[in-house]
Amino acid sequence: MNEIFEKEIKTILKDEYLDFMGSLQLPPVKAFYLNPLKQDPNKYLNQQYIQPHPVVQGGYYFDYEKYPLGKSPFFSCGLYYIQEPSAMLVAHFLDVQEDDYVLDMCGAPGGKSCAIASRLGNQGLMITNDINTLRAKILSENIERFGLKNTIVTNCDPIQLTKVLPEFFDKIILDAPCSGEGMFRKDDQAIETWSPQKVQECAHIQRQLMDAAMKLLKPGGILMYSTCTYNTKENEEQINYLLKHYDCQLIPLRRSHGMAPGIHMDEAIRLYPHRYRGEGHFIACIQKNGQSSTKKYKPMKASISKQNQKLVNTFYQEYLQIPTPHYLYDNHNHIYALLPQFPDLQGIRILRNGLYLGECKKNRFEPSLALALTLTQKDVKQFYRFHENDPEVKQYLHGEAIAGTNQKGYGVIFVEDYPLSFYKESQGLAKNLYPKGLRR
Ligand SMILES: C[S@@+](CC[C@H](N)C(=O)[O-])C[C@H]1O[C@@H](n2cnc3c(N)ncnc32)[C@H](O)[C@@H]1O
Repeated sequence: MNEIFEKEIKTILKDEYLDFMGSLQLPPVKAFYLNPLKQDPNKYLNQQYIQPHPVVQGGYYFDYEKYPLGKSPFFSCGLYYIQEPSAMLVAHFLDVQEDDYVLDMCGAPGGKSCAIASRLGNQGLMITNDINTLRAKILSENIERFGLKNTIVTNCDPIQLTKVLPEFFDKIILDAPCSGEGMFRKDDQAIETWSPQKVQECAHIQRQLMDAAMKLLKPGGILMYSTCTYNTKENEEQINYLLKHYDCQLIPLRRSHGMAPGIHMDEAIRLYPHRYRGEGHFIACIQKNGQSSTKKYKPMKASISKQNQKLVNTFYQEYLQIPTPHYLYDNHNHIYALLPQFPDLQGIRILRNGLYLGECKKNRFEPSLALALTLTQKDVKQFYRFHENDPEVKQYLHGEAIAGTNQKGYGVIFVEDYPLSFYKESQGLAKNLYPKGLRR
């Protein structure tokens, strides 16, 4: 462990220092939260190995040695998101209204975005962004797995967004890139790459992101700032910078279960592994002062060629029991369902524009995994339903075709009540449509 870090954390923790160091020798704890978009998502989970989180609604600790939830088909169905339990508190503390417009500035891999977007209604909007293209793609996959329709995934420097959507958002999450001191127990690399210089570099980026956040936030809007680090330069000093330079105020967060206050900042929360069952985090909630007003903005324009519209309509009529979505967007034959409140994101790199429905090619429409993951058994004309441990589920996830019952065309594989993927059946064989990159 770096000596400078040890000295700094000793100054912060005083007589709790040894307890803290001792807690770093224990194994990390793991947790997940349920997807509120799925019906009764707890029903098929093994209650023996899960334990409700004391404050996060739908959050659970779990024994990952005995119950590897990441490998279960229910994970692929988007029934839950596995997230570090202190990180879980960020979304928990954000008071989300169904019609909020929310931005997650540094969203990848998506733990906070999925938690919040799944609590927004279809009148709400989540724009989740990451500057790193590879990470933004993982973010996009997690948004898809969670079956979200109200979410746009972008890949840009959030400073670009300030030009397009000034004072647009009701709520912003800034889960900033940081020196990662709270990850020391979980990740050896975090220990190896830590240095005082890294702290300075992160603090510099955090400042830029905070300035951008204040431009993007509506008057009256809320900014949740968080890091997974302990030093004050990346935490309280950053909040004090905001309070000094912007017309804003700190909103107190309710502490319980070992959550510690910020340093000379009672309103904020510090999470240490020796006090709270999790790794480590800092969380503060800031409100921008002023009166909120409904802003006029240019919506994203729905547009699709007549020919592709016809192909999509035909697919919906033949295989689904739900109407074709109203606002379709055709990006080089890749078809997305927009929501009317989506804003025009002129010049911003978009990875996912709402719900990706599928691709029009060779004069037919091929449905996507994303669409499958939003459907229920009532929504589809044909389906196969399996139990979690049925061999067909394993075969399917592995990329194999499975024996059918002479259905024709597209249907959906369900694991219990939850959609897993489309298949296409002919001559008694349900052909595998599970994307190659996800097979296991
Ligand atoms: C702590 S992680 C975010 C975790 C995420 N909020 C979650 O809950 O899953 C920080 C993220 O910030 C991204 N990042 C780094 N610099 C950034 C910048 N200038 N703008 C936007 N994102 C940035 C990194 O790629 C990384 O994915």
